[in-house]
Amino acid sequence: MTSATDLLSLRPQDYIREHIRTVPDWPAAGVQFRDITPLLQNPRVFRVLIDQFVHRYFDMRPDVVAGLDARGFIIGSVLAYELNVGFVPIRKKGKLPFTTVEETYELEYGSATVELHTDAVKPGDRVLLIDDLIATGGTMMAGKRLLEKLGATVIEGAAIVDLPELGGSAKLHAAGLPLYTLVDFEGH
Ligand SMILES: O=P(O)(O)OC[C@H]1O[C@H](OP(=O)(O)OP(=O)(O)O)[C@H](O)[C@@H]1O
Ligand SMILES: Nc1ncnc2[nH]cnc12
Repeated sequence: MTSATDLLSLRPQDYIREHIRTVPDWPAAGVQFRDITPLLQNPRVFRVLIDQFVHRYFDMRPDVVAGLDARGFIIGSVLAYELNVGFVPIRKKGKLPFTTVEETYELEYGSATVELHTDAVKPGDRVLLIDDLIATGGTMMAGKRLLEKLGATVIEGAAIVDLPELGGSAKLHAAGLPLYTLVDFEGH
């Protein structure tokens, strides 16, 4: 781990990467789980992380930040607060109380359905869509589709981690979604 003085000589992305823990074979054999909890636990690196996104999005001025369940809520809500815009949650099925639109998609392990309240965004809203990690890209693609169903435009997808070998970021690019990610990891 890096001391406060070493931080001065590290790129923010490298400092962030140092605080992501890899847990092998979780939740299934062959998966290298990239755990962001050490990053959130350390107030200095958490601030460096949020500042990366604030610097990126301050001038792009999204109307809304949409966060993907569940780890996208942690960074997305702090970022929305810093940008002085609203936050909307895209939740796993069965959690949202009002009327919703929904999308079903495949995960790296399993499948899932996500929902969004029908009044979460307005037609024409410019939305920043955020999560902690892009693997197969299924979750972020489902989020993009939900927002577009309600007439919003996703100006960019953002995440801390990209796993490029799983093909998600390439798929999202091919679908016309610009992406901003901070750290790549090899493999699953
Ligand atoms: O690019 P994909 O293949 O769709 O995978 C990425 C998604 O998987 C993880 O969430 P998970 O579904 O494990 O839920 P959690 O945040 O509730 O742990 C991660 O936080 C992303 O949301
Ligand atoms: N390898 C991985 N680490 C953390 N979250 C994930 N979500 C999907 N794949 C993941």
